[in-house]
Amino acid sequence: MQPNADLAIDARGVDKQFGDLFAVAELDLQVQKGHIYGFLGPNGCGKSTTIRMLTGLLTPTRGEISVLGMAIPQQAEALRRRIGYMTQKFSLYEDLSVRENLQFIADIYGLGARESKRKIDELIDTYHLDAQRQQLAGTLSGGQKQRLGLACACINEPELLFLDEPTSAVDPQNRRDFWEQLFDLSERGTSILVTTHYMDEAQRCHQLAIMESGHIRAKGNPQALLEAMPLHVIEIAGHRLRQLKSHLSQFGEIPSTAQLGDRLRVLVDKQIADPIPWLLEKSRTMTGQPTPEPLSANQLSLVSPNLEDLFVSVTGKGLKTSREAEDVTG
Ligand SMILES: Nc1ncnc2c1ncn2[C@@H]1O[C@H](COP(=O)(O)OP(=O)(O)OP(=O)(O)O)[C@@H](O)[C@H]1O
Repeated sequence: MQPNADLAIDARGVDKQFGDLFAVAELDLQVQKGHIYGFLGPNGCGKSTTIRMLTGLLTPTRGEISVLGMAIPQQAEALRRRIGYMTQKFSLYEDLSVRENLQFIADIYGLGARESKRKIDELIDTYHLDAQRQQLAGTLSGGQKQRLGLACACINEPELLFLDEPTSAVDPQNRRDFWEQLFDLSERGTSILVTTHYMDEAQRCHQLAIMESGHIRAKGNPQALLEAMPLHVIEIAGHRLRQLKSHLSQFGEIPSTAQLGDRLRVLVDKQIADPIPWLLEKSRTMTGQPTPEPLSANQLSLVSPNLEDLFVSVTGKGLKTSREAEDVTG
């Protein structure tokens, strides 16, 4: 494959089979340099397997991968010096202090004494770990462990960072601060591939891919993906929402319903041009004890889709009709 200088990652037609299981199938993924690329998908859909192939830790069954212009896995050894990788689990030494963990990684990368001191001091300052400098890593809070994990992943000033669910154990404020740090890195030219289950994090990414059962089902700019979503989103306010949900779930044009407090969020196929009158009509056939009141127009409102709606629609959770993959670049 001819390397493209604008791309940090270029993967084409990549499969990974474990026995009969296609953990990753026909993966095409292009990540622009300097971008934060979000990788979403349900548990077990193949995200970690993809990252392990892109970093050269796993050999694909077929397909071509170029990362920072290098053929992977053939040039994985050279690539490792130019990337950082933070895994889901805290993979640092719990019985070493913050500074010792950083020193250990600096030694692995062969940084000289002066360079490693400069870099460790800078990272401890950037990731607000000064007060914990001598503290054993195993005794850090979730947020502090995560900042240390990122600091360690950045010790070699990587051009490309792989972050596998980096925020799974931290509170909203720490997640927010963490994302600000990712944008600082991105502004300085670092490309980032990050897996997440949080839709607010997905919203922040320059580009997104949503994976399901080893396949990428949608990819592109978050706003463009939302605009191209083939579903209306209607919120219904009222009572007996569980009964209403059960009634509406029988219609093939409604792939998903979910309750949010006193509202029911209903996804309706865009083949239905005018979803509010259509839902009103469907509500008239609702049965039960006591007999439910039909809905009235003032209970229904058409609202903007969010990434959770998109996720539900493309990963097939509750989806009754098959949908083709979307590829919306923007
Ligand atoms: N070494 C392996 N041998 C056999 N099967 C594997 C191996 N590694 C992964 N798998 C399987 O491949 C599939 C994808 O796993 P993977 O860890 O990539 O999912 P994931 O999207 O990262 O999930 P999660 O969000 O839960 O971390 C799963 O069914 C998993 O059991």
